[in-house]
Amino acid sequence: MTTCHGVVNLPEVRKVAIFGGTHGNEMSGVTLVNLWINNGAEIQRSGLTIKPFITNPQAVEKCTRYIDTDLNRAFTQDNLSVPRSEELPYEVRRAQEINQMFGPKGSPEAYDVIFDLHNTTSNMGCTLILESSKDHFNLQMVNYIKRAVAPASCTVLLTEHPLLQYSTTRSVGKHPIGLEVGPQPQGVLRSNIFESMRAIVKHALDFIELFNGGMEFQPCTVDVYRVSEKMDYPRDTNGNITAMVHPNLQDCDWEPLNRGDPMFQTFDGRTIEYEGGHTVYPAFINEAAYYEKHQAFTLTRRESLTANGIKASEM
Ligand SMILES: CC(=O)N[C@@H](CC(=O)O)C(=O)O
Ligand SMILES: [Zn+2]
Repeated sequence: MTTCHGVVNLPEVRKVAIFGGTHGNEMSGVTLVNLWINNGAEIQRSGLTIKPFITNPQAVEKCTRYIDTDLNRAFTQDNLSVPRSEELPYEVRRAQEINQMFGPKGSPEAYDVIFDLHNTTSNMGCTLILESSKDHFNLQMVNYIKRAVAPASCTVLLTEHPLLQYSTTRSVGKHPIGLEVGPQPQGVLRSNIFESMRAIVKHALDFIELFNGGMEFQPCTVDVYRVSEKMDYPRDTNGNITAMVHPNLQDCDWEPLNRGDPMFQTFDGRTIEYEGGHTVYPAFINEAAYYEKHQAFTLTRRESLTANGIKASEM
């Protein structure tokens, strides 16, 4: 329902989850969530149930990304509906459990908001990951967070794409939101990365509390970077990598890449240039977890999205 000045009434948020350890070697989320499981005072907000939860405990135990398969790709309808069996990969069984606890995905009983905490080895700083350009609640939330952290920056990555979108752990919730902070090596805790992540979760929960308290959020625009393409490393016929990310591109996540700019450097010192026609903004540059996914970086395009004004409905 839109009122005369473009403000949409949305249901109050009641159930919020904070996921850590979807990848067991991304230590900021694992550590924060374990901290909050032991003492939740910091994440309590009036009138809200907030559940901190370790999504892949076996991978956390082994400090590895996953046991059998990537949990953050496992929430497909096929996986969620296949009959339960001990033969299934661990993460598929775990996805079914998580779907029961926090979903079911797409149902009215699902959690309202799910934050999923990740780290990247790339120099991406703080990145909020959205899955839909039409989720006005999430757009308002990221707008609030961006303003709250300014002048520090917080970039928004939009993964909505007909072919490249994947079935995330957080997607069992109605408003899924990923938080990706880097650079941080796998298995390592860095205090600056840990504290940035903690601050963003705090702002996000503040937003939800204000929303539930009846605050009206005015229509706004949000600059986002929409995934457009995956770029693999150059490889030989055996599938072995023949070049590295070029030094001019390394650590330059979110900076414009234009036709003719260096992309890769071969082992014999030759430069491979970007040949695309549009200005793109690379992210996840040289992410450690993506070598096995045949991905050197993600290309994105800049876009400005418009969010409706929102207000919690009095029901
Ligand atoms: C480095 C890393 O794990 N990134 C996440 C991004 C996301 O949560 O959408 C992933 O590939 O699942
Ligand atoms: Zn991750």
